[in-house]
Parts: sequence; structure tokens; C-alpha cells
Amino acid sequence: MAKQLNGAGLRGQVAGKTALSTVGKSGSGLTYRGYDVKDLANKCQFEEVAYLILKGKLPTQTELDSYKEKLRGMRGLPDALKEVLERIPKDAHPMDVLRTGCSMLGNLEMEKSFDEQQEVTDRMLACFPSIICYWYRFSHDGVRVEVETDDDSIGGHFLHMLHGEKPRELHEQVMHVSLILYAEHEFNASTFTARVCASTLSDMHSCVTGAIGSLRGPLHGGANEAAMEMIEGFTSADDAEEKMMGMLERKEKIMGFGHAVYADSDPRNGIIKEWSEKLAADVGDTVLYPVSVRCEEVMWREKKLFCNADFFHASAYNFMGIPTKLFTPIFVMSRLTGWAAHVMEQRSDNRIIRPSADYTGEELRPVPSIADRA
Ligand SMILES: CC(=O)SCCNC(=O)CCNC(=O)[C@H](O)C(C)(C)COP(=O)(O)OP(=O)(O)OC[C@H]1O[C@@H](n2cnc3c(N)ncnc32)[C@H](O)[C@@H]1OP(=O)(O)O
Ligand SMILES: O=C([O-])CC(=O)C(=O)O
Repeated sequence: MAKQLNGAGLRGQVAGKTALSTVGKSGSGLTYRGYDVKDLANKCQFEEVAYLILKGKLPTQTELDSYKEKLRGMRGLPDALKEVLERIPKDAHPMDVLRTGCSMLGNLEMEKSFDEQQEVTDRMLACFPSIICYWYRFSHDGVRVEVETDDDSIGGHFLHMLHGEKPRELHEQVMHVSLILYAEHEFNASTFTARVCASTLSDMHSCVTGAIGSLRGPLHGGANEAAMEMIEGFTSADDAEEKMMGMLERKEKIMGFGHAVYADSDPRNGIIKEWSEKLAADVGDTVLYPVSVRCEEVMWREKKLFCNADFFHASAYNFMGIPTKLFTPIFVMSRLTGWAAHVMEQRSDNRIIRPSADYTGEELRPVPSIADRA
């Protein structure tokens, strides 16, 4: 069933063209450059999908090997950036840290010409996990973590720095899947932010910094974190059902459910749900996964609302020992590929994005002198 796309929020209005992805098109829930996301999540590593999105084709084995080697060599952070990260307090939100980190990187390693767009994107892809973990480990554990690891993948690099040891294969595999699922999603709010910024012919760091700000909110990327905060307050599946019924009665928004485009399911949910179940078995969980499943059942039964990509990411990340406040920054590590590819696409056929507004204010009137004002 197709969703009725109209009303506020520019819903259903075509705001430009893209060759990067399709969302909710009949027959294919979500595709990146013509490949089904499920197929990609089953068969690929995240770096292959990043290459596909950014460079336009799936890499050969040789191309993948050299791309990964290149990214491995770009993980280091300049001292000036480390100094900035060390000054950000422990109680800051990691999305704000990442926003500042990206902006600072733009000061230190400015994109001087659009010819450098692929290089600056690869650099961000390689060093965003370093930025997050360097700040997190310094502010929380007082450790200046080594960011130039030799881990094979971006997800592995992140988990290694976070936990101070090489990740298990299972966890590295889940990171590949998760980063693939989050990588690209057409004209969502953060990507549209990046494209609006790109349309002024601004630099890549500005586009990505703005996009991070848009992704941060709980109606968008911040939902995985908000979903975790909700489910960890439920002690059992029955408790979850009772409390959710109360939330629905009070007309509260339940994070991790619903979608601006999909009508009755999010194609990414089944995939991450399956991995969450495997991770639950791995850690011997008997609460969080059953609670999550009951939430899904209640929302569908009561409201015909379904889990979006964020909901089962919450339990999956939790089972891997990832602190809740780092959930949305992981989304950034992935969606960066989509943002940058959209910036490049906008630049390749640009006209400044400048819609109109329906004026609802006062009629034209004279300015009264200051003595005559109430
Ligand atoms: C990766 C991502 O960014 S995916 C999205 C992550 N965000 C969330 O999970 C936040 C929770 N979800 C929501 O707020 C919304 O579903 C959004 C922002 C994702 C989409 O918003 P919209 O397109 O405006 O939603 P939609 O038109 O389908 O809403 C229909 C009705 O369902 C309600 N609804 C939608 N989602 C939810 C929800 N999660 N909980 C409770 N009610 C909801 C709406 O309030 C609306 O009710 P109304 O007609 O009485 O006003
Ligand atoms: O497309 C949207 O509106 C939200 C989004 O980014 C996603 O679901 O990945």
C-alpha cells in the first residue's frame, strides 16, 4: 500500500532529481544505485557500499582492497583537533562533538576546490570514528586513545577504539550491516540540509556539519537513542505493553516507529531485527529483545505503525556494549556517504535551492514613531 504523501513538511513534493537511491518505490523498498539494500546487506561490506554510493560502481576485489588501505591510512587526527576535542566536557552530546569535530576539520583541512570532493569525503569517512572515540575515551576514561589502528573495517576501527580491544567477528559483521542500512535515503531531512548548503556552492565540511545538526533530532537520527531510553525503562514484555498503552492514550510520540515515506514497513527493519535476535542469544538476553518485539506488536495492533530502521538498532547496539549516546554518531559514520554523494550530485547540476513561502503576516503598514508605540 502506498502512503498518501501530502500536507505540511513538503511531503510528497519533488524537490530535485537523484540517481542515488529509491525509497518506497513499489517492488523495491530501498535501492542504492539500483541494488536492493537487502542484497547489499547480505553480500557486501560497508566499504563496498560506500564505494558504490560515492564513486558510482561496486568495487572489484583489487579496488576494494586499495580503498580500504587508503581509508586505513587516513584515520589520524591533527593535534589541533585533538586539543579541541579534549576541551569538550564529558556531558556534551556526542552529536555536538561530531558537529564541532567536522567543522574544526574543515578549518584545518579546507576543501579548496570541488576537485578535492572525493578526497575530503574519504578523509571524513576514515576519521569520524576517530573523532567520536578520541573525545569519548578522553572525557570518560581519561585515556588518549590510539586512533591509527590497523583494523580492517570502519566498524571494527570504531569498536576497537571504544572498547580498547579488537572486536569479535560477530560484532564487526553487525557493524557492516548496520552501516550499510543507514548509508543513504534519498531526500531525508539531513540529506536535504546538505543539498541546500551545497546549492550555495559552499564547501563539503559546511554541508556535512549542517547535516549532522539535522540528523541529531529525535524525529530523525536521534530516534535510535530515544528508542533505547524508552525500552530500557521496561522491565518485561507485559510491562512494555502496559506502559506503551498509556503513552498512546496520552498521545505521546513513540520513537523508532513510523516513517515519512514508507506506508506499512521499513525494509531495513527485518534485517536489523534478525541481527538483534542473534545478538540477544549471544549475550543471553531475556528482557530487551522480548520487550522490543512486544513494542512492535503493540504499535502495529493499536496504530498500524511499524518499526523504522532505528528501533531494533537500539537493542542491537546495546547488546554490543555501545553506550546509548553514541548510537546517533554511528548513523553519521554511515550516512556521511549519502550526504557527500548528494552534495556531489547537487554540484554537478546546480541551481541554488530557494523555495517560496505563503505569507500569513500583517498587511503593509507605516512604522509609528517610538513615542506612539504601545
Ligand atoms: C532514520 C529515520 O530518520 S527514520 C525516522 C525516525 N524518527 C522516529 O522514529 C520518530 C517517531 N516517528 C515520527 O515522529 C514520525 O513517524 C516521522 C517523523 C518519522 C514521520 O512523520 P510524518 O510523516 O509526519 O508521520 P505520518 O504522517 O505518518 O503520521 C500519521 C499519524 O501517525 C502519528 N504518528 C506517526 N508516528 C508516530 C509515532 N512514532 N508515535 C505515535 N504516533 C505517531 C502522527 O502523529 C500522525 O497522527 P495525526 O494524524 O493524529 O497527527
Ligand atoms: O527518509 C527519511 O525521512 C528518514 C531517513 O533518513 C531514513 O529513514 O533513513
